[in-house]
Amino acid sequence: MELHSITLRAMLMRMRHPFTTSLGTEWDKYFILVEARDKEGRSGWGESVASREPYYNEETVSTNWSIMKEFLIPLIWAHKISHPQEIGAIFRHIRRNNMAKAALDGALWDLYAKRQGLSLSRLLGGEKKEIEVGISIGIQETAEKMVEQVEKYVEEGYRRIKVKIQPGDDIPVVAAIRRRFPDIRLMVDANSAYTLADLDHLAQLDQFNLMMIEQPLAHDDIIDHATFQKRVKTPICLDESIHSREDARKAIELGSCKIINIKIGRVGGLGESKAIHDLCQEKGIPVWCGGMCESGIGRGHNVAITTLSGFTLPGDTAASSRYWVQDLIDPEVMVEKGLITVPQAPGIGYDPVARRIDECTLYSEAFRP
Ligand SMILES: O=C(O)CCC(=O)c1ccccc1C(=O)O
Ligand SMILES: [Mg+2]
Repeated sequence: MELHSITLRAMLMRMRHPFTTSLGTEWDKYFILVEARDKEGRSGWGESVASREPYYNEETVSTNWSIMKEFLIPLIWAHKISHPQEIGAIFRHIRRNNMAKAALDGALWDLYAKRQGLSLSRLLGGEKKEIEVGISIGIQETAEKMVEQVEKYVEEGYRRIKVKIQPGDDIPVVAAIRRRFPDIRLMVDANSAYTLADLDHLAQLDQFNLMMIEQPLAHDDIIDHATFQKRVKTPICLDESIHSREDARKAIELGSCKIINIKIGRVGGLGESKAIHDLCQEKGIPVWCGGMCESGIGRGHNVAITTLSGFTLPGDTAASSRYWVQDLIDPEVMVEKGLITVPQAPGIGYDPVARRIDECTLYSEAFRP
């Protein structure tokens, strides 16, 4: 692939509703969009899921910008890339900074798929023509308000409901949802808000027949999660703790989780996502695709990876309209009866809308080989 340029854009998009987790509240989305252009004028697109603040993990919009500019983009210029599967190895000696790596990796996979005339899903080896999706609901002021939110999304057809919890907003909220909806597929995500001292308290979640408890303990832990998994029947799902196939292997070996949430950004790109998927399939560990409230570009990548056969549980890739008054893509990501029809057009299959991208661009910088 001979590249003409890589352009980084810092983007600001107003969210339709603020999103609250144990990490804080997001009112708008500040992120980096990557455009990789080839000599024939085709463009591939990627999105960094790093946030303004280093709360979910250590990366931010500004650290991503500088790592891409100073290290990762020069590495791309220094190598002849014939297939995007090679990018993992090219970036490997740069420690972590996985969201920065994944944003560039994603743009190059999209570009390569377009050059081959293949959908990204097919290029990755995905088989599903439609994918089942769930929704992630932020912490609400009261349990009643949470039940109203759940009601709305159950009516819209989402295939499973995930609710964010934190100390003080947990057992009674889940109990209220279960009273109203005894049978829906329900799960919780704590974003690391608890410690070993809370295990008795958290074990009460076992009575609600939850699909899983996502990342209850420290963001960098796999030991205490194993202790907790021995105490509860409910499967534990790891999100923050898993950055690579190696992390997944160790967590599975220790019994730290029975399910893994794969986020392309958190693990450094599509190659590593596929490697974790393959390992989990071999070990009988179900996986699903997590979300970071992405714009349509990142959302398109999430749809594509979810078509792999090991993604057996509904992910967090909800409709564009759940987040945005207007997304950056055409068509937008649509969910009907909890299903997304996988686009068959080359690449991610959702076209970026130039006017909309320009409206949301704060600043940009272009790089040439
Ligand atoms: O709707 C989405 O994209 C998922 C939202 C979500 O749960 C989330 C959003 C931001 C940071 C972390 C998480 C998470 O999965 O832990
Ligand atoms: Mg999570």
